[in-house]
Amino acid sequence: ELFTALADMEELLETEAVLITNLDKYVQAQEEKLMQLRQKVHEYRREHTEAARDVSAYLSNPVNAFLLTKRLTTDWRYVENLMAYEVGKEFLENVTSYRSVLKFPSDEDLNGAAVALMRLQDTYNLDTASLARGMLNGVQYSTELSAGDCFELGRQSYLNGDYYHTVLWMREAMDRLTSEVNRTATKEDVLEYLAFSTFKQGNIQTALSMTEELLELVPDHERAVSNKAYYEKELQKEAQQKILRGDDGSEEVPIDTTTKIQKEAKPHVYDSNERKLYEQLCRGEQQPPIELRSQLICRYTANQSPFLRIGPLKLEEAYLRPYIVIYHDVMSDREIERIKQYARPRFRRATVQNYKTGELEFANYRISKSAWLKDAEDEMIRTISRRVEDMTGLTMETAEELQVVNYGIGGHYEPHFDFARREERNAFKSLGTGNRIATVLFYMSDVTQGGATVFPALHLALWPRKGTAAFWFNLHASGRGDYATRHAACPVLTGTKWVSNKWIHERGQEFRRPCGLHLDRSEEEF
Ligand SMILES: O=C(O)CCC(=O)C(=O)O
Ligand SMILES: [Fe+2]
Repeated sequence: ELFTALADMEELLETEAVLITNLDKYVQAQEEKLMQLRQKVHEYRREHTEAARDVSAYLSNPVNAFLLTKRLTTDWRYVENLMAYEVGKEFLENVTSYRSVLKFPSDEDLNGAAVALMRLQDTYNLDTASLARGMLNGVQYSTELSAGDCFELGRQSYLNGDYYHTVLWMREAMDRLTSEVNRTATKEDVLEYLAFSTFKQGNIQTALSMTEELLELVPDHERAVSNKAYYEKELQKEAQQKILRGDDGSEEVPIDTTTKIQKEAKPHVYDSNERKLYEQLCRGEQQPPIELRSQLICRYTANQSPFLRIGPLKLEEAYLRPYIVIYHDVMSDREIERIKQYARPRFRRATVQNYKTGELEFANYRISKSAWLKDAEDEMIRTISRRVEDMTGLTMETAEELQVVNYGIGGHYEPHFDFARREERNAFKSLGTGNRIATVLFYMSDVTQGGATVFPALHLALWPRKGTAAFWFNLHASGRGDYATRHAACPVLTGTKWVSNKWIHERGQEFRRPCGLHLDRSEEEF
């Protein structure tokens, strides 16, 4: 699960540095050996040429006779030994021992990193060819990908049963192959995946022609031979069904792979309208209507806290109903560094609660690493809690510990509510603290590209800025969940994203945020 946080990925670079040094030493040892052998070739050849010029004259000299004999006995033994000697063995052994001491990514990490890339591709509308060229929004984003790299991305998608991305990346691999001098993949391998995934996408005709192309390259390719027969049979079946249905075939439109693929685009895990809004918000293409934005203000606030009277906080309104605000400069760089330091060694992949079983589990819709920090651990953590109390006017007696989160490549958290809904109520039952009444979300880093917190229902995106914090109530005054607070963390496109959550609970807030006597108008809508 290294791919889930950038903090862990840094260690992989250290691993790589060690491997490179070791490989370099191994190559040097090999070169040394080859150089010695080459030297011997020269020596032998020189003497041999000399002898060949006049064999009898050469051998009539007793010194030469002795030298020839010596060359083929003791000298040759040395050469033989040198040839047989496996140099650099220790470096080879190092490689094995590194496995247990250094951090290595697993196959799951490779898969996770590939999936993350696809997620970025989908969310930010990145086209495959540009991404493969290492371009993003017209600027160089990364190294160019080889056909082999694209092939691997396709293969990983294939392993996940994601034929949509398999086709995209295998096609790209094919395109890249044509211009590669030192080929990093074979046309046969690419065609095999491409044909099968195209078939899985429902396009049998194209799958068949791709398979035929493959058979031209490798006529006795076993799987291709049987697939071809299978596709032909399927096509025949289709044609027969058409006749039975009375289609005369004249309306038959050749199926274009691209349109087919478009239609089968990514599986919809939730409401497609929300998904669309979510992605648009992530790309910065949506914002609340001007009528709302024109009402928003910035102000200093002391929140009736005597302490804040001396140093009021800078508050920026982001939305009115529900009321969502941003506090500026509420966490210093020093505090941020300290919190990161505490969190790093304790990072675990973030989990979500299965509301049926109550179990905590991993989910692809939440990819990050997180750690919990207790007030009791450090004066600084306590200070942060007190600051949250001042910012919100709510008691921290029943709040959760500070949750520190780091998102890696493509790290994200899809739309969710922070509060527990009726069916999830047992989530907090044992605590006796009630539901999560409010959220304070501290941004502990800037994010170069991507990583916004978005509220699809509100058309609102909050862009991370180091040292700021967002605050909103998850519950109406009645205690019912405010469904308009549904929000998400967009995938990180470039850079890294650090946040920390302080979830505040209902108990203890009775006099600080009294229950409403009536339902809000907006509550009735849900
Ligand atoms: O990281 C973000 O922007 C939001 C995180 C979030 O919503 C959560 O952890 O519940
Ligand atoms: Fe959240």
